[in-house]
Amino acid sequence: MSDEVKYGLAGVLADDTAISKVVPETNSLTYRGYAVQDLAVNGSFEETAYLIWNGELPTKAQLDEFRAKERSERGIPQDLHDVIRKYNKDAHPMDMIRTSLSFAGQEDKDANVGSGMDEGGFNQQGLYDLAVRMYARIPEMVAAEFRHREGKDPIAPNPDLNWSENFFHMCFGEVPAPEVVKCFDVSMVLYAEHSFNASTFAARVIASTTSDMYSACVGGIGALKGPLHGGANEAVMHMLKEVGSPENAREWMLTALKEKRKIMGFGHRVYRSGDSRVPTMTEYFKKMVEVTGTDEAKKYWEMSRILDDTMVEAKGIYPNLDFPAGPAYYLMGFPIPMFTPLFVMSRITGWTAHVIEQLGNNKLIRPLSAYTGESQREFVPIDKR
Ligand SMILES: CC(=O)SCCNC(=O)CCNC(=O)[C@H](O)C(C)(C)COP(=O)(O)OP(=O)(O)OC[C@H]1O[C@@H](n2cnc3c(N)ncnc32)[C@H](O)[C@@H]1OP(=O)(O)O
Ligand SMILES: O=C([O-])CC(=O)C(=O)O
Repeated sequence: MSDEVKYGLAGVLADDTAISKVVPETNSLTYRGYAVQDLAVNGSFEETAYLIWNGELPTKAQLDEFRAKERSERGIPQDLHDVIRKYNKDAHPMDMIRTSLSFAGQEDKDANVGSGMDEGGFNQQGLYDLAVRMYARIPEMVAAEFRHREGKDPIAPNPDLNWSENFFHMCFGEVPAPEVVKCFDVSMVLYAEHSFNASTFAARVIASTTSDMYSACVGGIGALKGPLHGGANEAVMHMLKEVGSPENAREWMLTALKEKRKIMGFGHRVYRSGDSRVPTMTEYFKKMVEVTGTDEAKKYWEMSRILDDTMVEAKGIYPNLDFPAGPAYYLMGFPIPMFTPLFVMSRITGWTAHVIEQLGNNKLIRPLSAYTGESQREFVPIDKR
């Protein structure tokens, strides 16, 4: 260990950004200056996506134009459907979406726009167009992969439906009650962007070599898969299932802490006294419990309250966004391994905005390391070893 190293880059300011601001002291998060809670409750994911890329909220006319642009980009190529049909049904959905986005990149004639492989150099409009294409098509990839795992044919997008409604339609062939769509839409707003988190940083590192936007986002998916990052929303649901009942919850938590287990959905590198997004997502998880109205839903709600209270009381560690989002997705009817791909569908907005920001003022990201290996020594020929 070296005193000079900031392990995990904790506390290191790696670059500046104008996209979002996380203030741990006040548990606040703003996208382009707007409080995320406000955007989630009073706005929509479509408006939020526009804001993240364009820096301003859209007027009615701008939003109409943006929605039309997104809808015109829907429709993944038949080649990609053919590839999805070949996926191993037991593969993790994150491996599927990583592969689909990568495949889409090699098919897309515009994939290198704005990268170092493009003679035109930095091209903000071209990169924005690519970002909107990914935002429009990733939900269709996720839905087609879901239906493939279920042994069902894909459902074509419906241009009469908004982004969130269309996703439900492509997964289940119907759009649920408006309260359910709103809860999903809120989760998409809350997951969209979070400064230099691990997956965004991974995407920026890739972009900093002036590689293409698809490569950066495929790298982002790889980083998001891990349970210390996006994969935690799945792990939370597995935990709730393991806990089993509200009666077990307190004891389960205390035992897990005694055994020094990592409790999924708790803790955060930046927030130390609560994640800005949790109160809003918890409110909408509760709404999902009410809409569902089943004993099972109530059980997950009660368990989650007890686990939250017990963790805060015992360790002073607070839940992060994955804690309420996981069970909310479960109550919407999504299978657990699909939760992190839902996160991808939202975070593609943040990743691509960061790729554009990085390429617009690029400096290769290449830190130093403190060497701890052997000092230099003589090569020994193989017959003398
Ligand atoms: C959308 C998102 O990506 S949010 C993050 C989602 N990830 C999770 O929910 C996974 C569970 N949480 C964690 O693993 C961590 O809290 C992380 C990775 C998110 C943050 O990690 P770090 O900033 O490195 O915190 P660090 O691991 O140093 O934690 C500080 C202390 O709190 C403890 N701690 C932190 N989180 C947890 C947890 N979830 N369960 C138990 N103990 C925890 C650590 O063991 C450590 O204790 P110690 O000082 O006695 O060793
Ligand atoms: O910021 C982080 O480290 C993780 C996180 O909450 C996110 O990416 O949304």
